[in-house]
Amino acid sequence: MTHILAIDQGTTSTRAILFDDEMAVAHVAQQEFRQIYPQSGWVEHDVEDIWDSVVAVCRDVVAKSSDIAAIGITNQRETTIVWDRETCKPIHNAIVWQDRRTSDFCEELKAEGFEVEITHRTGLLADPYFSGTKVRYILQTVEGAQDLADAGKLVFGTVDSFLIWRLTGGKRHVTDATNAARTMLYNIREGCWDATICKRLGIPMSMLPEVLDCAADFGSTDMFGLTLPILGVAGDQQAATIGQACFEPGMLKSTYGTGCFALLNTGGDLVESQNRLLGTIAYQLDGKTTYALEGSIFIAGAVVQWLRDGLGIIAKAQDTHPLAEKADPSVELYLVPAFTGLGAPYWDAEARGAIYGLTRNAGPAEFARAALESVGFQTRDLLEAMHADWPASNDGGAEGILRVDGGMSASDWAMQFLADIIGAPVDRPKVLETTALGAAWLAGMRAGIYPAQDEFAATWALERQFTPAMSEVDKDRRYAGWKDAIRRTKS
Ligand SMILES: Nc1ncnc2c1ncn2[C@@H]1O[C@H](COP(=O)(O)OP(=O)(O)O)[C@@H](O)[C@H]1O
Ligand SMILES: O=P(O)(O)OC[C@H](O)CO
Repeated sequence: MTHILAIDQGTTSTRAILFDDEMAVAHVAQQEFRQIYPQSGWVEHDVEDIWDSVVAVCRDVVAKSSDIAAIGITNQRETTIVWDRETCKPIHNAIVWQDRRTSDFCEELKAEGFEVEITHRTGLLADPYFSGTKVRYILQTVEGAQDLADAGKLVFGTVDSFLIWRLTGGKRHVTDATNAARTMLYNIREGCWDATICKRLGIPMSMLPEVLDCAADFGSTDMFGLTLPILGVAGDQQAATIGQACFEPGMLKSTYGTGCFALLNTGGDLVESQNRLLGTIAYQLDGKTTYALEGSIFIAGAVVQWLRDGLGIIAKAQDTHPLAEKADPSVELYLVPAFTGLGAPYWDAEARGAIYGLTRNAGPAEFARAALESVGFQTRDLLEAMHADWPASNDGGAEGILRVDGGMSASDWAMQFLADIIGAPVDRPKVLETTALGAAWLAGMRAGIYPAQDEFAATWALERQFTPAMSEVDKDRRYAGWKDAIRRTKS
């Protein structure tokens, strides 16, 4: 049987998944790796840890099949690696997407009015989240780096790009359009690296990879005893959008992992958000770019981890649901999980978490319920901004249905509250490995063993639909309570 190997290089773990010729999961290997927190607000990965985890999980699943047609790669986005062109050695740890160390420089960019340029060209904001200011930081901080970069001796890549460089033995320095779109250096209107932004940030354009479609020839690797072509690449949230078959304008998916990332397909139109959402590339196939509006929330499933590891009121994530069910309906707690600031649509890096409405009756059950509710409220914030930015999303192709995936979408309680508070159906698919499936489909389609886009979309299957059951009055009152909590939390 022919397989496709999907590599999903995420923020906390790396997974390799073999999909069979029916696009079903055949084998999975997963390895967590170290998170490095050098200071408050800083997050790094040792690049060799990432690499070792990729090699280990790939070896594990490749041993299960002698017939693998292609590799698809999907990855944590924005995380920044700079390495030496000759030795392929990174000159600094990877600076992770969550890292806020460049926020002062971002404030400078805003103060000089450069954010307008950034948004117009890249769809993004002047925020430390994206790769551009992280590259600049590495060049300015590592001794001699700027000179080496100016002399063409250093290269930059997001994680996909670095993995491909290593997998192909340094033969290819490439990325795909979705990963390029998250660097803050890529002009998503024109489809090229942006000379004006690179100049302002002091980043020589010789450092940047060639940008390809999501399904393309990214080179091949002999590392696992077979010659395997790499034929698909997409950033993880875009891969999930593909895996969820959100191919029509108006279709919307939201992935609930550590954070939550909602992407709304806006077709061939790049919508410049008036509500602090991001304009980005959903996918690029056959040279045609499809855009998306994205809302990024930094804390979703991580609030459940906090209940477990910080408060110790649950033993495992699944315990949240039964605990939340026991909560006293008369106690209305609002938990704003701004542990690392607030993401879209507030973008308040200085805000910190808060809880409102405590009474003597508030205990573990009420905290668990408030934690799950916070994810629904934050999603509604994103959807309100999306509707305001792109009114077509009110009556889009999917009639306002939200497709969900990611670890936290396993919580029936959280998904029902989500449907209630957004007042729209929430669809959970049978296949929850949508991120890896998206990468596998890109590679398998390019290899000619998986179906074309329409046929692939028709294979999407519903596991359960959650329909809104909360009264309008309750919904409005609860959401007003949340907005009030946000107002009080903002810095
Ligand atoms: N049944 C559940 N109820 C609530 N949260 C859950 C449940 N299962 C997993 N989670 C949360 O989902 C997250 C893991 O999802 P995953 O998609 O693996 O994330 P990531 O790719 O960001 O590591 C964790 O933060 C965990 O707390
Ligand atoms: O690795 P994840 O699933 O936490 O996703 C991270 C996102 O790509 C960050 O933008």
